[in-house]
Amino acid sequence: MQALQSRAQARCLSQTRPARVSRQGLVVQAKKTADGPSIAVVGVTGAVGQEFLQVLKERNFPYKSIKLLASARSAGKQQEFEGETYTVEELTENSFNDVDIALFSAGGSISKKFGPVAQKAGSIVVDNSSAFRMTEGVPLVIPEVNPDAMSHVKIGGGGAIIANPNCSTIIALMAVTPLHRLAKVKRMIVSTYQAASGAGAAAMEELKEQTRDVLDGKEAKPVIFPYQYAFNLFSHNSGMDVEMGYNEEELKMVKETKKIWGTSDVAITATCIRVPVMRAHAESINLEFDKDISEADALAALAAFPGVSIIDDRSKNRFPTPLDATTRDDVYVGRVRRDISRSDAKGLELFVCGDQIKKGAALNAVQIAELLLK
Ligand SMILES: NC(=O)C1=CN([C@@H]2O[C@H](COP(=O)(O)OP(=O)(O)OC[C@H]3O[C@@H](n4cnc5c(N)ncnc54)[C@H](OP(=O)(O)O)[C@@H]3O)[C@@H](O)[C@H]2O)C=CC1
Ligand SMILES: N[C@@H](CC(=O)OP(=O)(O)O)C(=O)O
Repeated sequence: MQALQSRAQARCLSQTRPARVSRQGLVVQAKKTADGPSIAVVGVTGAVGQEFLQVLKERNFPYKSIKLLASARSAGKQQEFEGETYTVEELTENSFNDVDIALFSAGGSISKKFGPVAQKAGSIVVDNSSAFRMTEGVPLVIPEVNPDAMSHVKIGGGGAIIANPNCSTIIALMAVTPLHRLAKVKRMIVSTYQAASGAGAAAMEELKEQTRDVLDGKEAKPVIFPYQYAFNLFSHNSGMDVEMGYNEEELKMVKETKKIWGTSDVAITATCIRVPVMRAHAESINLEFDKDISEADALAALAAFPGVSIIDDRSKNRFPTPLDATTRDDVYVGRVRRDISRSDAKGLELFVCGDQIKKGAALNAVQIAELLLK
């Protein structure tokens, strides 16, 4: 009975947290102000770059000026932001003079080439790619989880690179960290169901086109992925370590979690799968703790954690779905239950959904930029 009451309380707590999502009509303007930092968005024409602009608006992010950068293909395109029309510029070595914060999302090779250029010019790079995540000295940050990792980086204190973790890692750790603070996680087994957006704007288009084609009785034409995507699913498309049998996405989850938590004393394995969903990832997570943990305590810790909402109604079989998370800031957690394969109370199962482009990428990066303003 006590557990049931706590489940209800936990749900209630999460529902009363104020929303800050503008698509629902709350905050709609960033703040252009002479006191703000000058910012640049690298890869602005991409799925994540466009979301950066949306999130900057939604969060009322203060800025003095904004520079929009992409490849030569996009140079000259017009982009509206906050009622002003900007011209997209080609990214070059000279793009970062007078830029305080550079938000990068143009892929790892562009980050590797231009991240150090921006850093040398004095910019603080918040990098969405995997280029520098495991580099020693580069903070890898989820603001709700390990903000202290970047406390030495300050605007005006010289250039720096801060890495945004992998989207699947961010979404998992938003749910697992509050539990890890209750009882240490000894082992984590993750299975992901990853959306098209993780492979970029072109993959999202491929999912739409193939769905239309298949419904029209035509053959699906795979371009981005090697398999038919509509009405199908397959192992994650990142590179495979043939020797180990793990793909890069799975290995990122393992390595990045250890760096973010600052421990190697946790056993992690993952299976990452691409599913025909547009933009929110789902993850099934099995956890083993170093001591007993009750469902009620787990739910209360999750409900109290900023950026987490609970959808967990067993009687209605109502749990998080990717569509619940789509375009939302929060990571949604449900199916919080004892692992019945164990005879003790040291195991829990969870199901988690988070918007891949939002908390998995642009929102987390803008939250990192917000920490720089404090
Ligand atoms: N942290 C995370 O979890 C996530 C990170 N990412 C990272 O963000 C990157 C972008 O993802 P996404 O937006 O989905 O990809 P898209 O394919 O939708 O967009 C790619 C962007 O990069 C730009 N670009 C490509 N080549 C160059 C170049 N030579 N010079 C300058 N700009 C270039 C493109 O510009 P143009 O239109 O001109 O070609 C476009 O703006 C990913 O490769 C990944 O590294 C993505 C998702 C999640
Ligand atoms: N994790 C993304 C791909 C991605 O962009 O990953 P990373 O930021 O680690 O390169 C996906 O869903 O496929």
